[in-house]
Amino acid sequence: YYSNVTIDRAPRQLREFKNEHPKPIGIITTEAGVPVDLRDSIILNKDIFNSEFFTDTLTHFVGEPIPERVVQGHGYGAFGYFEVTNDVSKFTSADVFNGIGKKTPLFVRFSTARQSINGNELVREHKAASIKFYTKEGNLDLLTINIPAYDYRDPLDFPNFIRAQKKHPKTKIRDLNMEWDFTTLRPSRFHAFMWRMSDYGLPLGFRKMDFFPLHAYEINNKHGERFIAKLNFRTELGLANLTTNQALAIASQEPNYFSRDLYNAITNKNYPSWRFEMDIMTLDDVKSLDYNPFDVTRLWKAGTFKTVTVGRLVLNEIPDSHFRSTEMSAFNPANLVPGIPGPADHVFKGRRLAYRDAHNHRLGRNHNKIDVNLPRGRVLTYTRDSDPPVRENMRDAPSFFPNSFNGPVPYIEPSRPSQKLVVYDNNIADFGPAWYFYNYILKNEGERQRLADNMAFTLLDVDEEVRERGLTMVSWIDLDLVKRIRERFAVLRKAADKANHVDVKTRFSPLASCIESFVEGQLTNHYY
Ligand code: HEM
Repeated sequence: YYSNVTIDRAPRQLREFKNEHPKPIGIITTEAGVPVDLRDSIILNKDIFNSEFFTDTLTHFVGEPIPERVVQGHGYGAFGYFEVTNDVSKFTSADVFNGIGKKTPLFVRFSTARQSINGNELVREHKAASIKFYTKEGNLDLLTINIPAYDYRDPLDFPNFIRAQKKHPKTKIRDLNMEWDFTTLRPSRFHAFMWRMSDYGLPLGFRKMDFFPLHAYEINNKHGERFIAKLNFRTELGLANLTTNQALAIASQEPNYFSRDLYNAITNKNYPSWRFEMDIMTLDDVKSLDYNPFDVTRLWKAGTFKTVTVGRLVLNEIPDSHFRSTEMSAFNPANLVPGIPGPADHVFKGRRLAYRDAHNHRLGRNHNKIDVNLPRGRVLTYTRDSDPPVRENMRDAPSFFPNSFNGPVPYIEPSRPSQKLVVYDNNIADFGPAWYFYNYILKNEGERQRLADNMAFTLLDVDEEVRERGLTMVSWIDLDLVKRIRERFAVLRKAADKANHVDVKTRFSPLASCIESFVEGQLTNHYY
């Protein structure tokens, strides 16, 4: 499965360490730095409380887990850089995207939506890539997912949408009634749901997927002229996907296939890369549109924007400690830089609150002082103290603002637009984008049939009332699609009824029995 990768380097890590260090790297110490005597390293039949090594070892271990991310709990990270290849100064003054040839260091954390830490990467759900650009103007964080449409427009839906997809609170077993019920009560979700149920919803590893920050970002040039931009990262390896059966087969061997694939590619110097482009409109263009470009549940229509390439994102280094970098990374979509005032829709406003709170909870109030989150330039603040790491804690500088003793002062950004965009949202369902996706973005019968098969499978155990409501809504999207789902559902239902419900092998046989030969699906980048 490791296409473009020559050797599986993951199991060689220990041997490589030993080759680099032919002798032990030193004497063990306690956490307080005191050398550990051999007699304190084995404590059978001894006074166990006389060994700080023992106390360190046990108490530290039981406290190792820190709070998990509420979503995207399982992830894998890599360092790399962004290189500007084109002049986009006409559209944004952001330093990171200006100056052909300029390289900016960055960190990316890939993740998968519902999984807890150590979860299965081969499930059909949001795959994500969070990017932290360490720019000269502070950190720019872009949090992206691998499909270009989102599930809802009201930030209040976030916890409900996540709960509907996670496990039932009583049984701790996934119940697709929850997800279908939510979907039919928030039908604007169908569009994103169909992307996910299609071939686009399960990429062939993190390296071969596109990813999108999704929102319409406001950007401005040095003259203060404003534009609206969608930001897209397109894999330079070519988009490729797995079918459900292929994913099932791989997951049974290696549920961390995506991480292993990325690790191997990078350690074998087969650096994955993405082209970064912006779809752009002017504020005047927006006035003449027949759709809402700020609506995160839909795509922009072809012909209403122009696309410019900005540069390339390349990943070339695996962190020396997964926990230190990937687990402790904190991405906040509100981390924006001059020249990118950012999105104005309500989902984004909700996110401004949620991530800050999540990071305070998970990593403490000084999360931006943790190595992987630390901006590369000077940080001069009036915040002090709290959880470690506090680093220099601003030493003896004045701790109140304003002051007349030369503490840090604000500056005036001349290009900053004087007005703020106001965006109105509502929850009305528009099935147009879902219809377009089915008929025009999916390119052939195979793609349409696999979408129908995957949707039918999710309906297998769904309560009749919810199922019929869902299928009625699908019939409003496309009659051919609902016909295919009903046909496939009947076959699956019959097979499932015939099998004993508690017999796992036969219960899942309708899908699992026909593992296809491994052929990479080839998808097309889509423009709507
Ligand atoms: C109202 C909408 C949303 C809310 C309230 C929300 C909230 C959250 C929270 C609380 C986390 C965990 C953060 C942490 O513990 O570090 C998270 C993670 C994440 N979210 Fe969202 N989210 C929303 C929408 C979105 C959207 C639209 C996208 C993609 C465009 C997205 C992408 C991500 C990603 C990639 C992560 C993982 C971050 C990481 O790698 O550490 N979220 N979200």
